[in-house]
Amino acid sequence: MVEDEEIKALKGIGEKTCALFHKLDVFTVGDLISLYPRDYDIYEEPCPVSELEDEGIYAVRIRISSPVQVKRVRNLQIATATGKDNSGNMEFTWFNMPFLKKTLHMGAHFVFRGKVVSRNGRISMQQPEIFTESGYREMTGAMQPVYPLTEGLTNKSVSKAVKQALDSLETVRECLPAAVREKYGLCEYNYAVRTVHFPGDRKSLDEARKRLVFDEFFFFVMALRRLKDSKEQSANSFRMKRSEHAESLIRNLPYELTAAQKKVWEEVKKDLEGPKIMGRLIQGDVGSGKTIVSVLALIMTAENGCQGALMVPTEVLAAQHFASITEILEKNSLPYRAILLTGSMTARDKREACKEIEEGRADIIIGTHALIQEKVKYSSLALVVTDEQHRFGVKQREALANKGLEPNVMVMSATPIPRTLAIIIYGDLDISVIDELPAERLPIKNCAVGTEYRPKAYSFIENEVKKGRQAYVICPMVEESESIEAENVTEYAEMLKWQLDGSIEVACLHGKMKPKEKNLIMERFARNEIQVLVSTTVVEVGVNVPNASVMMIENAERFGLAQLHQLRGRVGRGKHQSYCILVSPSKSRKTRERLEILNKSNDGFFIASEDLKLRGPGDMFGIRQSGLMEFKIGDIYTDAGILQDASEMAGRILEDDDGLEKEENSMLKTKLDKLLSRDFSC
Ligand SMILES: Nc1ncnc2c1ncn2[C@@H]1O[C@H](COP(=O)(O)OP(=O)(O)OP(=O)(O)O)[C@@H](O)[C@H]1O
Repeated sequence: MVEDEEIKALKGIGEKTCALFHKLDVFTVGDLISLYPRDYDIYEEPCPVSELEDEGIYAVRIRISSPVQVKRVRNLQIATATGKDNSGNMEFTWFNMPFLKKTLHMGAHFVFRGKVVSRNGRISMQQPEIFTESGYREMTGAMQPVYPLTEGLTNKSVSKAVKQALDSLETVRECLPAAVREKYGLCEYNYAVRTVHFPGDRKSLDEARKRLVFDEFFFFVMALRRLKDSKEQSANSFRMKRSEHAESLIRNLPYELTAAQKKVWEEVKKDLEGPKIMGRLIQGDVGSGKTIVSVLALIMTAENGCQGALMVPTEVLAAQHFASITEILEKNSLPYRAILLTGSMTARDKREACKEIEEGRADIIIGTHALIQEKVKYSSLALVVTDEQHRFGVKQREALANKGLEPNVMVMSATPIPRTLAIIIYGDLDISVIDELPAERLPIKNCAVGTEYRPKAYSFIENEVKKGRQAYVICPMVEESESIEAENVTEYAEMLKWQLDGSIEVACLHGKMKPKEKNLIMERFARNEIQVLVSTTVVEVGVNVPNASVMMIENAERFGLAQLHQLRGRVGRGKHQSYCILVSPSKSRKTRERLEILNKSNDGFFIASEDLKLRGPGDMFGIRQSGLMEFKIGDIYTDAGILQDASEMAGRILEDDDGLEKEENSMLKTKLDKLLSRDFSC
């Protein structure tokens, strides 16, 4: 079997399972083996009861100290037992396993393994796995892979499929030259892939992971260099003139641009007027005011008789930008036409929009991926503004190039990374940084609290609404099930309606809703017809309702710090004092420490670096950063050292053999070409 074969070729993978794997972007056997575990379940040595921490997964060696009791509650049979070791007592519960009464005898020794709950001095475990002492001894040290899943696909079935794929796969030829492997202490590729799925111990896992992270970064950097090289020759065929309308808009804004915004705008203008095509990243913390810079560029483009497109990741954002840009154009009597183009529009509306684009009647086009679909023909596309998630869509750039288009590109990012890393990660782009927030902003006030604080939080929200403000409540994500997530949000909203004053309009927003419904809710929230929005992380990126002043996040411990920072960035976007309430039932020290970082600071940079200190280099078991800068296995923060090495190596190889023509680089070339022919994205 070879890597390109479809997963259908594996035994036991029929149409249905195949479709589930497709949801995880797994189409070929090669994709399957690069579906790396997101964690490992480690069967560690049993821990004394007195040292157990809330919410941790532990094994305990226990002597049963009371006979198993079985109670019936509705259609559930609940078996409970108590046990102890030299350091303390604890309780155990199992559901629908009444037969345990016959096996867990008083005085007998067992090892139980599961998640610990510690409440008011009582320690318990629900549904722990049960082992005999010798049985557990055999398991100790084993690391079971935990895979990213989707509804309907179990960890066991993924693990089985991966095992089968690894067993039947032909050995892949090593693509890194031996000298490179030696210099950076990298193990062999086939060994690394096998080990990362089924590691013998932590040491070999670290070794395997290092190799795969290196590969991922290395090819990423190589691909970037290619992009950069191909662009460097490109002349700017749309050299623009100064824009009177952009300048008059700046004068008429209800606020003054910050010094940082002015500086970045100067840089963008210079690019658009210059001889080379623009490729520029605009980096700035949440709420720093990146959007207005892109709007100025779009207006400059329009004034120069060309079209500009703003491509965003969600329909909600597209609708929001469309509304605000239309308002700016109208208020300032600017003679340009903005239109919206998204996947969920009716065929008729889409057709009409495409016609306007083709005939050059639309100057500013705002939308989602639909913007670069084949059917859309631009009359003079000179600028594309996009976000970092889409920037490496080589296919997307190709799609544009195939239409004979080579526009200026502006990429917006709120990911805080140090300059040395940014230069590597955004290797194909010039970088501008908006490094200050508008002066009128008051720092957000934060608190990290337990669930018992909820009633106080609700009355706080009520008070804010009375003052005319609005609030977001974010419900926890349910990784594998959008439907459960939707249910949670709906139930929470119902409960809140009950808790809050009847005059307050509460609504919910989740991923299962149709784009039209979502847009409607967001529009009503923006107009303050809805005061409290209960939502999943749909609102995470870019949503802008400056009147909102409270962000309450349930189960905050389940989110990455960068993601929490993004979510919190939805408030504090205007002149009102804003608040962020992080709610978590967890008493674990680690969780508290993490949330405390957010509590202390509103600075994305500081948060990312503190998070790193807490996790430590190479700590892949921590919660990863948000989905913004996500690689399959590498983490730009914790693996920064490997990223530097991979970048240095890529530079050296290309310096010596820029076309990768040499024999020792032939495997590299093949792999790189293959990656580039697919939609290579991070
Ligand atoms: N110089 C400024 N002074 C006051 N308010 C500003 C200034 N620049 C932008 N704003 C306002 O700040 C809010 C946030 O700006 P914007 O939406 O551009 O943030 P952003 O950088 O795109 O953030 P995010 O990454 O969170 O999307 C908007 O309501 C915008 O009108």
